[in-house]
Amino acid sequence: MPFSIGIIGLGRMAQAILTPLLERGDFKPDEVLGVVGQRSSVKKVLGEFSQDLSIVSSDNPVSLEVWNSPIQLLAVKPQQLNDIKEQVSQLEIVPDRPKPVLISILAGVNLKRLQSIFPAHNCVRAVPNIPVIVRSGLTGLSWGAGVTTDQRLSVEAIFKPISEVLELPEKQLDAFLALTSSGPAYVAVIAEALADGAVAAGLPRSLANDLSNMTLAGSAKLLKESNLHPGELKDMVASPAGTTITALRHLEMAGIRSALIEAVVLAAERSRELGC
Ligand SMILES: NC(=O)C1=CN([C@@H]2O[C@H](COP(=O)(O)OP(=O)(O)OC[C@H]3O[C@@H](n4cnc5c(N)ncnc54)[C@H](OP(=O)(O)O)[C@@H]3O)[C@@H](O)[C@H]2O)C=CC1
Ligand SMILES: O=C(O)[C@@H]1CCC=N1
Repeated sequence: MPFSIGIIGLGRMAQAILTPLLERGDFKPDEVLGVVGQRSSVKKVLGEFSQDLSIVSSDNPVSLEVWNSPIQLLAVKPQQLNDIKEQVSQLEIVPDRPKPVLISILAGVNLKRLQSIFPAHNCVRAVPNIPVIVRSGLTGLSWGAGVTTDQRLSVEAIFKPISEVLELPEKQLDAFLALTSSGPAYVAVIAEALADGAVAAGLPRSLANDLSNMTLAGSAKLLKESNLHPGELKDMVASPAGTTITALRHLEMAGIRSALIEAVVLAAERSRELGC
């Protein structure tokens, strides 16, 4: 029996997707085959899971089994795609075999390139983000040609329990990734810096960290649930000659808006570059 899902590249992001699915029982441990690049990673990755999974390195002949799974999750770095291409080009194409679905989460790599490397697969691009770990992620999906209705349902069944799923035109995926997939890192930098400020102003470290996280979470919840424009929320907090407007003057002088705008634009450009 083939494994129900084969994961090519069981690194940080694939683990973040798989762990909650195993916890929920969406896949049983014996239905999953994960492949990593190095032999030394096998034990380390196994240690990340409480269940006993089949995990092998790419030089183990068992790794070829991933290509027999009906669902395959491709989660190597874009720079590692050529190694996979080499491996796939040596596989025997079985005539009349239904095409498996290949879900690629690789930044930037477009469907045209995927379909040229995987002619015997139906390909989907998925752009998830790391809050899938706490089932609060976002995933953008673009379907390639030939994906069947059952395959669409299987792909959605992977991402919907752990994230909000949006179907997007493929040309929007790099910008989507630059905001939502890279975004948790921007937020983490802001969270850390705000806590540093509170420590500088006299709060103990652990309290400052907690308060920073809670301020970000509460503000995001308010923006989302109230439909307030961000500018309105800012104005609600900034009273004349008050503390907030004093702080905002400094943020504007330091160029916070253009720094964030350029960060997202550069990440989208880098995504397109990585895909080539
Ligand atoms: N991290 C994130 O927040 C997001 C990442 N992505 C995308 O997800 C992909 C993975 O990123 P991430 O999980 O962070 O990266 P990692 O480096 O953590 O994971 C890459 C995995 O691929 C394995 N690997 C390398 N070469 C091969 C090979 N030839 N065959 C099989 N497996 C191999 C690595 O094994 P080993 O370590 O042994 O080399 C590792 O397990 C990237 O393409 C990225 O663009 C998309 C959205 C968000
Ligand atoms: O930085 C990266 O390459 C990955 C892609 C999206 C988020 N992290």
